[in-house]
Amino acid sequence: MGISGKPSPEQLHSFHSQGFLVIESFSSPEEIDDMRRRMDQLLDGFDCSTAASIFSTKNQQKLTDDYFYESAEKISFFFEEKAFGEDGNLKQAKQLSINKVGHALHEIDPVFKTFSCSEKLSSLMLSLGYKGPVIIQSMYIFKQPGIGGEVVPHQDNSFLYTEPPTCTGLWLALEDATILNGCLWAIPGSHKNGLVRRFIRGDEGVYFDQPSPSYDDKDFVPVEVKAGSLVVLHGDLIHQSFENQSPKSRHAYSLHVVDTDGCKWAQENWIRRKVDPEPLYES
Ligand SMILES: O=C(O)CCC(=O)C(=O)O
Ligand SMILES: [Fe+2]
Repeated sequence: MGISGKPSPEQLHSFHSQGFLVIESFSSPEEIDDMRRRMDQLLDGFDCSTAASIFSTKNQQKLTDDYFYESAEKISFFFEEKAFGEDGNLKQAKQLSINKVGHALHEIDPVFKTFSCSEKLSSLMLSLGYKGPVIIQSMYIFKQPGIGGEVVPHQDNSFLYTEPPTCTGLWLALEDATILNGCLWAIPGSHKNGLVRRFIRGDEGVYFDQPSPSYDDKDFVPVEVKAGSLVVLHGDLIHQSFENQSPKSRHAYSLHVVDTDGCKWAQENWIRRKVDPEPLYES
């Protein structure tokens, strides 16, 4: 893997057969440090009390729904479910309570934008056959020590649907991800079986149009990677991660890309942009 971001024919072949690909050393230690330090600053500037009140159980669903919808074009903070005590207060510092920050870091924040719009990332999307790729969302995921919540088995195309489906996940490890601290797990080849359900934004909130199929734990393989590795995930790949019960965090920066050429963004998706995102390139 050179600086160009262009995968080898063997890597592309593996991606198409497995539904995911690990590109080692995609990011330099300096690039990772820049993003981690920037997130520290964003957290310092985050006023926890306002957001915490939105998520306290006494509040109405509508507030949390709106906070979520509006995050599509903002830098918003979401808490770990287990961050709060019985009294509704945070059990630990805000730095150890946030589940993720999203969903427009790539657009608004200069440091995250530099990585997200880098040549190597565009070059990767070009190799995957994208004609007018847009980053439709970004997430800084913390997987906090002890309380980092599980992410149940899913396909990214369920959440970011285009007709036909075109989503690819780009998951950059900002720390080593291991079985102990809650790495990704995937079912190799599962992207070949199609999309099983969609996540719909309705008048009363969001919902899935079908129940989840049940999956067999033994079909999943762990995707343990070093910091700096990029995991490329096919939009139909079944993947998940378990709760982080270890004392080590597992930070990651995750981007989701869809095409704008030859496909249509679905109106029922949770993201309804006021301003259309700019494609990384058009070809
Ligand atoms: O980081 C995780 O645990 C899950 C992330 C994920 O599902 C994604 O980025 O598509
Ligand atoms: Fe995902």
